[in-house]
Amino acid sequence: TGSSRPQRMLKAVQKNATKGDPKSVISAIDYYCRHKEWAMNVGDEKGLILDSVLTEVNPSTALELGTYCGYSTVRIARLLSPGSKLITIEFNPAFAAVARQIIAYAGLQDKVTLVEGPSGDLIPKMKERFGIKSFDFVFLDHWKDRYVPDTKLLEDCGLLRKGTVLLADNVICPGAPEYLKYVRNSPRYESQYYKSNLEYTKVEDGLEKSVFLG
Ligand SMILES: Cc1ncnc2c1ncn2[C@@H]1O[C@H](/C=C/CNC(=O)c2cc(-c3ccc(F)cc3)cc(O)c2O)C[C@H]1O
Ligand SMILES: [Mg+2]
Repeated sequence: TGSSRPQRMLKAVQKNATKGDPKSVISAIDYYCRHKEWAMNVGDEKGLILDSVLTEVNPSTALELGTYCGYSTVRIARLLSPGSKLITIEFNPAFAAVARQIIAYAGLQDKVTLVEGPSGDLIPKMKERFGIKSFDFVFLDHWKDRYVPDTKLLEDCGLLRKGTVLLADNVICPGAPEYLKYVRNSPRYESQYYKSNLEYTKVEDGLEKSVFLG
């Protein structure tokens, strides 16, 4: 059996990036996915929006739903202040294994806790397992039909506080229509759409930023 796309992405990082240099890991993945083989990373264009929202929020505790190969994990973790933590959830063991290696190659393993399992099972365990009081920032990039149930679960578990910022990828393509309805119609969120393009393409996509009002 041959290699998988995530394994080929990891090889491209090991070949073209510099160990301990997150920027070079990000560039190596973007180059590979733009010129060799498309993959569902948030990418360089939407990545700049992610970077700017992150810099604005400067979270002490951040959560990512859907690690995949760890591209956005590296993008987020590289911008965290010393002592800040990112927890990322991934239920596919093969993806998690590649992500761990990409995160380690970037030298960011001390800032990131990758937890393997379904978000629906793990979110209710965040407080007891990781001593999380609440998250300052949440990046949603997993199955699009899980965005609403997991947002409601984060609310119900008391993991959102007044001012927590949720940033959701792919609200246009593949689309998360129920999520857009939920955060845009709820009095508990102040939402804003950042128009962009689907990673490595000219197709429209965007990120939705929603501030929890408590
Ligand atoms: C519930 C749950 N718990 C833990 N991990 C979960 C989970 N649901 C998915 N995951 C993990 O996140 C990752 C899944 C992400 C889903 N993302 C996507 O399906 C996705 C798809 C596209 C896309 C766009 C146009 C096209 F023509 C084709 C594809 C683009 C993207 O940026 C995406 O994030 C991997 C999976 O194992
Ligand atoms: Mg995505």
